[in-house]
Order: sequence, then C-alpha cells, then structure tokens
Amino acid sequence: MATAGHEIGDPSDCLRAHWGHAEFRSLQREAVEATLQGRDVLVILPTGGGKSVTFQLPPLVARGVTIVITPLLALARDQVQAALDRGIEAAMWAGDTSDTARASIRSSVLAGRGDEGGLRLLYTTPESLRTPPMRELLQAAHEEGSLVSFAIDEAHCVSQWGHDFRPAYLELVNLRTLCPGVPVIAVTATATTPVQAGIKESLGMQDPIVFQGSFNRPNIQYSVRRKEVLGDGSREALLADLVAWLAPRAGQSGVIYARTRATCDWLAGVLGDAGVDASSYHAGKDAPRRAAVQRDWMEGGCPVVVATIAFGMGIDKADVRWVVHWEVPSSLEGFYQESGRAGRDGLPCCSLLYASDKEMQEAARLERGERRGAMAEVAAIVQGARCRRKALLAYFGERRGTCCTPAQGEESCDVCTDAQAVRRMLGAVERKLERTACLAARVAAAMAATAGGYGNVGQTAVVDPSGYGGPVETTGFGGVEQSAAQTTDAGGFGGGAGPVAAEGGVIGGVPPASLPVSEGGPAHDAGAENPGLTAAREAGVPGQETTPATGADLQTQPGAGTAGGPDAQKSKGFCGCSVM
Ligand SMILES: Nc1ncnc2c1ncn2[C@@H]1O[C@H](COP(=O)(O)OP(=O)(O)OP(=O)(O)O)[C@@H](O)[C@H]1O
Repeated sequence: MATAGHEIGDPSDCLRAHWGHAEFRSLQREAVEATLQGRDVLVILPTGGGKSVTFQLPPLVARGVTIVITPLLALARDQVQAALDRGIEAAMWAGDTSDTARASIRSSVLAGRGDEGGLRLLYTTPESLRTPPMRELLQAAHEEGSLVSFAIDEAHCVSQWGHDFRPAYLELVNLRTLCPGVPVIAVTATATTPVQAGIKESLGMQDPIVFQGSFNRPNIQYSVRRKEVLGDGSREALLADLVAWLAPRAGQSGVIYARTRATCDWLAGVLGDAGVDASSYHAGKDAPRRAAVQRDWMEGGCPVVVATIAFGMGIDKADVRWVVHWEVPSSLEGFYQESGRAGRDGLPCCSLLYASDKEMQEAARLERGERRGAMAEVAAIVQGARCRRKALLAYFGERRGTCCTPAQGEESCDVCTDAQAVRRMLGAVERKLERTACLAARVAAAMAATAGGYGNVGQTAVVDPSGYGGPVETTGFGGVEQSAAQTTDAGGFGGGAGPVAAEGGVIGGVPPASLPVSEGGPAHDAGAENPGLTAAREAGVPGQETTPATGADLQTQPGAGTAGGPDAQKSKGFCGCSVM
C-alpha cells in the first residue's frame, strides 16, 4: 500500500511541537516531503546535521508508523527514550521484548493510519526484522495501511557490515516484496560514492532521491601529531604531550579514542594520576558500568571518556569540545564519525590525531576484503602537509579550491595555521625513520653474516620481508612475542623491548600509496583481528565475539610478518644504505 498522499499534519508544526525547532535545517524538509510522497530517499548529512528529524517526522505528519532499523540495541534504546521525551510514541522490538510488550506494540501498530495515539516509531534491528513474528506484523500493518516508511539509520552499516558479518543487513531488500510501495529512507553521515551505490543496491531502492549536504564541519580544528618525534617517542613522552594539550581544556567535555580496551583502561588511569578526570568505556565493561560512565559524561560529572569505538554512535551531546585519537583510526570514515562527535552545537572544537607510521603499517597489515586500502587513505592525510580539511573533504568527493577559510567561519587546521611547522615535523619523522631503518638493517645484516642466513626464528635475525610493521628484531632484543603483542597491545608504542625492537616496526617512511595490504598470508589472517568484527564486538552486536590475535598466534605462524629471506629484503630496499 503506497503512502503517497496521506499527509495529515503540517511538517513545520510537528517540528515545533515535538523538537521545539523554529525552522528546518538544510535538506530536512525536502527529505521529509519526498518520503511523504512515497519516494525512496538517501540522506547524507554530516554528524550532528539533524538526520533524525528526516525519518522521525514523516510518521507524525502522516499519523502512521515508521519502522526504524538501527545497528545497535543500545542506540535504539536511547533513541526510543529521546523520542518518548519529545512526546512521540515510540517502542523497541528486539529479541528480549516480552510477549506482553509485543502484543501492545502489535495493537498500536495495527490501529491504522490516522489513529491519534498510535505508535509512530518502532525501532528494531536487521536481525529481529527477519523473525516470523515481526514479518507477520509488518505484513498485517501493511495491509492496514499503517506503514509510513522504513528508515535505515547509520545506513553505511549496510555495505560495511552486511557483506562482512551481519548478513541480516543484506536481507533488508526483502522488505520491498513484503511491503511493496512503502518508501525506504536511508540516512548516514558517511557515504562515499561506492558506499552510496552499495546502500542503494542492498536496499533495493527505486530511483531514490539523494539529499547530500556538505561533509564540511567548519567548527572543527583538525591537527595531527606524529608520535615518532614527540619527545623521545616513549609512551611517557606521548602522555606528557597529551596532558599538556589537555591542560588549557580542563573541565571541557571530550573523548579520547583508543584501539583496545586495555589502552582505554590504562590511559584513563594514568590521566587520573596526572589530574585529568577521565573514565574508561568499552565493550568489556558490563552494561550498568557503561551506562554509568555515559550518564556521568553526558551530565558533565566526568568530562573525559577514554573509549574504543563502542562509544559514541548515536550519542547526542552538543558541547563536546574536543576529540583525540590516541591511535590512528581504522579508516577515514571512522575518523570523520568519531571526530565529528565534537562541536555538535556548532561552536569551535578540536580534533587531535596522534599517529605513527608503525601503527599505520600494523593496522594496514590486518586489513582484509573491502577494507583493504583504508589505512593508505588515512596515511595520505597523516603523512602529508596538505590542508587537513581539504584532504578530508576530497576523500568524500568534495573538491574545493580553498583551504581552511577563517573568514567564512572555518577553524584553521594545523597545516593552514603553520605549514612550516608541519613540514618540520614530517622532516623530523623522515630522518628518524631513516636512522631507524639503517640501524635495523645493519643489525640484521650483521646477525645474518654471523649466523649464515635470515628467517631462522629464535636463533638469528627475524626480518619482515614485507618491510611493513613486522619489527626487525633479533634474539636478545626482545623476541617475537614482543612484536606479536604490538599488533594488539595496549599502547602501540612498541613496548621498548630493546634498542632495535623499540622502533623496529618502522622501516622507512612509507609513501601513502605504497602502504601495504595484508601481507601476512592466511596463517596470519587467521589469527589477526577483523576490524569489522572488532567493531561489532566493541559495539555490542550480539554473537560477534571473536578471539583476538595473540602473541602465540603470530609467533607460531610462518609468514606472519616475521620470517623472510634475503631476496625479499633486497627487493624492498629498506633505506638508502647498502647492507646486502
Ligand atoms: N531544524 C533544526 N533546528 C535546530 N536544531 C536541530 C534541527 N534539527 C536537528 N537539530 C539538533 O541537531 C542535533 C543533531 O541532530 P541529530 O541527532 O538528528 O543529528 P544526526 O545527523 O543524527 O547526527 P549523528 O550522525 O551524529 O547521530 C540535535 O541536538 C537536534 O536537536
């Protein structure tokens, strides 16, 4: 049953009555009207751009129900509560929804279009959507004419997760045959052209109207710091740098993103010791603890959260003044989403990214499938001295001639503020990496000459043939356990096993285009973390527990970025010095 022509209320009145907003933001009204006309719609607005209104408002106007499909139950719960707080009838249907609650939802949904007190928003997950009771409800609701639209929130998950580990996302296309004529509205803050195409195809969207705002977040000041040249590069030096950066921001609300749970716990602890009030948040903590941390942060009790990517999706806190990436993010989409949690109120805010070549190389080595190449894109921004804003926008397909333009209200990135300083930093990184590579290569060559060959793990030298991230280590300088631990460890700083091991993962400044994809081979892959699964586990997606790579996994596998031969080493040519 088509929904076109069922407008009852006035969109502006609904916006005022339920949100208290006087006017629509850019593209909101257009998206609402297109949905009400029965068109499929893809909304791409930046983080904090006001996407929720685009799919929450149509059922209010048409007095029917919109089925909202979200990736996370926690996100759905928050949004249901937020909707109820705005006086919008909303409910959630999940695996643990009681029979009584389901019966109540059912009668409310089947009350039909136009019912004053009917349900307006029914939140669910792709997995719940394919269960027989839900399918039966959808069919009945469709026959009653109650369905206004299907909304796919965080729609980039369709293409990012659907093929990876949440096949239920790929079954969303079946809604088109189950409920023909009901429009689909897909919303996301990040969608490159291929991702857009993937969303449209996976959802079976028919001639969709795409409403795409600019990805630019003018109020964010972007900057990058290279770990290799912060003090002596030690963990203490990095911590001191962070603490100094935070000092003038004391009391401001902020988020520090780290890659592992252990890092979150450690960093929150040492920041506390340094007088920074910080809490750790990740999927390893139980739900009440996570809820308490989030609540405390939302209410301003504890201003700083150190978190994995489990924290943030759907959190609507307007006054986050800064976001720090303590370790390099796994993709530019991720970086954009995470840094975009700052400054939703439109006021000036900061994004600070700490990164090293070693981290990027290690992360690249774990990439597989469609994720291959994501780290090279991150590296292109981190390793370059181009306006960060311009580079980030270019990634999303927005070409602009100008760099950060303060005259138009844009915050200046570090490059636009002081390009010379950034170039000096990059030059220092390059020199340091060259020195390290020379030293590593010389030690390896010397060890090989002594023992008569390479690749004999545990006896002589261990040289990563890829030249990427596999620490050049020798017996007596730390051993393979050390290098394996570094791929998943708490700090990603090398662990300081010895003069070579401490910096051994960095073998020359790798130009962005040459950043590797996984070169470890199947044995390595089997033990390595799938970034998608890691994301799912952190995000609390049910049934996505995996066993992280362990030192033993990598240690015992040939081809795990450790053993290699002189030919492989020769072909890569670590640095300018002649060692072979
Ligand atoms: N028309 C409007 N006028 C003023 N404020 C608005 C308007 N629309 C939305 N907002 C506010 O903007 C903020 C962000 O809205 P919303 O949560 O929908 O963003 P979003 O695009 O879903 O962001 P994210 O992708 O980060 O979740 C909210 O505080 C919301 O109340």
